[in-house]
Amino acid sequence: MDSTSSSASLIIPSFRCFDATNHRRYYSTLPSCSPTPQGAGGGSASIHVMGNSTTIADPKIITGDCGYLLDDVPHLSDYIQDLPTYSNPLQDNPAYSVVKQYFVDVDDTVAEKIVVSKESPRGNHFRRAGPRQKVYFESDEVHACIVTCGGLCPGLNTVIREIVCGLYHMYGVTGVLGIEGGYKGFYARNTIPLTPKVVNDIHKRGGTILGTSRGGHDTSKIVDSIQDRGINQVYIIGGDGTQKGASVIFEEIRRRGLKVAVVGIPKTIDNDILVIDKSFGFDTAVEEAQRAISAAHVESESIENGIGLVKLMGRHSGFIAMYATLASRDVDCCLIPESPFYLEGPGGLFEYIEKRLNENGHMVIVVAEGAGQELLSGNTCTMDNIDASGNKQLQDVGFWISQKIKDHFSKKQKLTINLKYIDPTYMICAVPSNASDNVYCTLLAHSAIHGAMAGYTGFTVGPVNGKHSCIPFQRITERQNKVVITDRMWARCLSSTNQPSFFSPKQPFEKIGDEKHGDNHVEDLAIK
Ligand SMILES: Nc1ncnc2c1ncn2[C@@H]1O[C@H](COP(=O)(O)OP(=O)(O)OP(=O)(O)O)[C@@H](O)[C@H]1O
Ligand SMILES: O=P(O)(O)OC[C@H]1O[C@](O)(CO)[C@@H](O)[C@@H]1O
Ligand SMILES: [Mg+2]
Repeated sequence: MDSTSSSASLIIPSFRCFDATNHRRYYSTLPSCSPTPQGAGGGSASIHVMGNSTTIADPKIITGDCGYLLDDVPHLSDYIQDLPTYSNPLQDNPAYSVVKQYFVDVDDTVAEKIVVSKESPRGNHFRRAGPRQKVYFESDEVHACIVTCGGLCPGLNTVIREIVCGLYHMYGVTGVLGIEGGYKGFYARNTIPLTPKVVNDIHKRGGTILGTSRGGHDTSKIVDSIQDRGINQVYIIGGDGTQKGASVIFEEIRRRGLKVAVVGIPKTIDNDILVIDKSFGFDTAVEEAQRAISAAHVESESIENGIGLVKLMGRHSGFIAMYATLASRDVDCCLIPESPFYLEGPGGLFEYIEKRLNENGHMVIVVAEGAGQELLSGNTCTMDNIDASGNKQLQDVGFWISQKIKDHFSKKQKLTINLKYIDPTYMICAVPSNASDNVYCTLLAHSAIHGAMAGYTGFTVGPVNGKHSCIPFQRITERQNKVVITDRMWARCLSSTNQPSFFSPKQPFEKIGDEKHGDNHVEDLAIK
């Protein structure tokens, strides 16, 4: 055992303050308000027992010079006293012995915004992911589990594989359990022992070998199961809903004072998770979408007045549709949830279709599943259903728009159109990840493992400006990431398709940006 004390992970001695403007607690290097004894950052680690209901931990914000802020992640030593530390076994690992400076300095942080000017404050930072010299778990003490929740996404199996293999090869950990069937699997299903042998080939398959589900998040039952099984590292792979679920599991574990690290690995084919550069499987999804778009293009150009219509994923965020459109260059119109459109009249979709068919003889339309839902909900057949997780179930915009286009042009006898509708949604979710996503999944898994071994908890891993970081759950779950339609990427997309902006005279341009992005509007206008 190493003699390092539990407070060694603290980078700056800090004092707890309350910022009434931002309604956030933060830790200051300057004793500008009376220091209050506390665990998270002050080093006076004690178990926080917050009554019977789980309360949300205050964000750990550490301030520094020139407007520097660290949006720090919780640590087991924040609420458990006198935790022993150990030397990282990686230092004796021959594979890593060639690396000059393998361990990440505890002071290393990653800037959230890297485009700055002379006068800019240093701004917000996240703790850099990576192996630490000191770890808070001995190899044979670790009893980890992995769970996958929400919809499918390419790369799930790769992340599972790399957590199992990474724990084994880097830290000598052999106790890893797979939880079957998502969150409810913690209390309603069996577990699967996971070894490097069991997971060896799984990255070549789509889906998740553990199975997944929506709904069934019963925090007490899940934490009871974690406690009963003696699990002390929980790796949770899933989207925005899953990360919210992970956050409440962490809060309950903290409330019970358990030495259990809870780590999220962000999974979302829609790329709707905040802060991180992009989610795993996204590149694979965009690549797979090209096949559907190419098919739509071939179909449409092979017939007079052919229209190829492709529906892609994206409930609330149109990233796949936008990137697939930009990558393809065969698309004449891209419709996403963030950018309202209308069908009839001057500047509407029907007018544009007629123009394109007259000019080109064919066209391709890509529509994200969440696009135009406000138009569909004006329909008499509105369904206000939700799935088991509480996500609103959307109507099929692809089918609806196909019908509308067909009806419109059948009334206009001078133009006979031929429309082919392709919906590759589940094919894209179910394919195995491509090479670059596989490497990305490996890094995510390693970042998660290093963070948990170092005693960090309550965080999600992911690249921020290319550097893997540990991001507190609160930042990830604040809201969903969306395409900013006042941003340059959407402008690039519009300029590649030449489609109209569909801004109606009643809805001025600035208004749309404001409505969609609220407080972040000004910030999001920054060049990306
Ligand atoms: N606010 C929440 N609190 C606790 N658990 C939640 C919350 N939101 C969702 N969950 C749980 O997280 C799991 C996955 O949620 P959901 O079905 O929304 O998928 P997701 O993780 O957002 O993935 P995706 O939408 O990308 O498929 C479900 O088991 C659900 O019960
Ligand atoms: O498999 P389900 O429950 O139909 O969910 C599919 C949905 O999940 C997502 O893949 C992620 O939110 C959406 O793009 C898609 O609509
Ligand atoms: Mg989701």
